[in-house]
Amino acid sequence: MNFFDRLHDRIRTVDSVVSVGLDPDPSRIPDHLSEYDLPRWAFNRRIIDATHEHAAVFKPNAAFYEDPDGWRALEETVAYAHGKDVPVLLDAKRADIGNTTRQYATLLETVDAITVNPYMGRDSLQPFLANEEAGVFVLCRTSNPGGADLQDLELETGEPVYERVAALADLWNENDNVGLVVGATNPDELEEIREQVPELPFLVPGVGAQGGDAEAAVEHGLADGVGLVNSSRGIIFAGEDESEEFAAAAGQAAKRLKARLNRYRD
Ligand SMILES: O=c1ccn([C@@H]2O[C@H](COP(=O)(O)O)[C@@H](O)[C@H]2O)c(=O)[nH]1
Repeated sequence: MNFFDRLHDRIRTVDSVVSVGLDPDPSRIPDHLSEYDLPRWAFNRRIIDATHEHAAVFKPNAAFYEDPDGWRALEETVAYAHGKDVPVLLDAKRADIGNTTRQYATLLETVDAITVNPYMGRDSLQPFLANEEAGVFVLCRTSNPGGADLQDLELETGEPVYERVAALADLWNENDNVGLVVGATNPDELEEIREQVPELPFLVPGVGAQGGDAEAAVEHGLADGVGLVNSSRGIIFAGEDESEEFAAAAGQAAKRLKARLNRYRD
C-alpha cells in the first residue's frame, strides 16, 4: 500500500495530523536514563508510549542518531513505533550522485518515508522516487531564517526557487509518493505553494519551538486531508523534568497540539 494511503488511514484512526519529532538531544535527556545501554532509545521508548495515540507519524531526525549507538537506538525506535502501528518518517535530507544515492535509498527498507534534498536534481532522487511504497518529502521552503538565502532567489522566469522546486516535485510524483517540506514559519509561502500544487501533501515543521503558524500549517499543509504538522522539542521536552514525569508531559503536549490543529481541520 502506498505511503500516503497508509498515512490517510493513520490520520483517520488517531484523528490527528501531528508528527511527533524524535530528536533526543543527549544534553536534554533526563539524567536517570544515562544508566541504560542506549539512553536515546530508553528516552524514545517512553516518549512513544506516552504519545503514540496522538501521533500520525514519528519523525526521528537522523542528526540525532549518526553514531554507532545512535543507529542502534534508531533501529529499536523504528521497530517499537511500528509495533504501535505508527509509520516512521526519517528526516534525513539525503540525495547524492547515483551509486551513493542508491545506497541512501536503502534507508527506506527500514522506515516508511524520508526527507530528501532537491539541490542535486532528479537523478539524485531517482532511487527514492522509484520506491512506490515509500513517502518522499522534498525540501521546498524550509522553516529556518536562512532558507530565504537560496530558496527565495528569483529565477529568470520571475519565479522563486522554491516554486520551481514545487513544480519539479509535482512532475516527479509519477508514483503518487511525493510530498513537500514547507515550514510553518512561512505562512504566505505555504499558501502560495498550496495553490500551485494542490495535490501534494506537505510536512510542515516549525510549530512549537520555532513559533510557526499552526493555523496556516493545517489550512495549507493538507491535501485532501492528508499532511503532517511536526513538533519535536515542543513535545518531547515539554516537561523539562528529571523524573519519569517527562513522558507524561510529552503525552499531554502531543494531545494539546492535536486538539489545537484539529480546530482548523475540516
Ligand atoms: O524546514 C525544516 C525542515 C526540517 N526541520 C526539522 O524539523 C524538526 C523541528 O524541530 P522543533 O524542535 O519542533 O523545532 C527538526 O528535526 C528540524 O531539523 C525543520 O525544523 N525545518
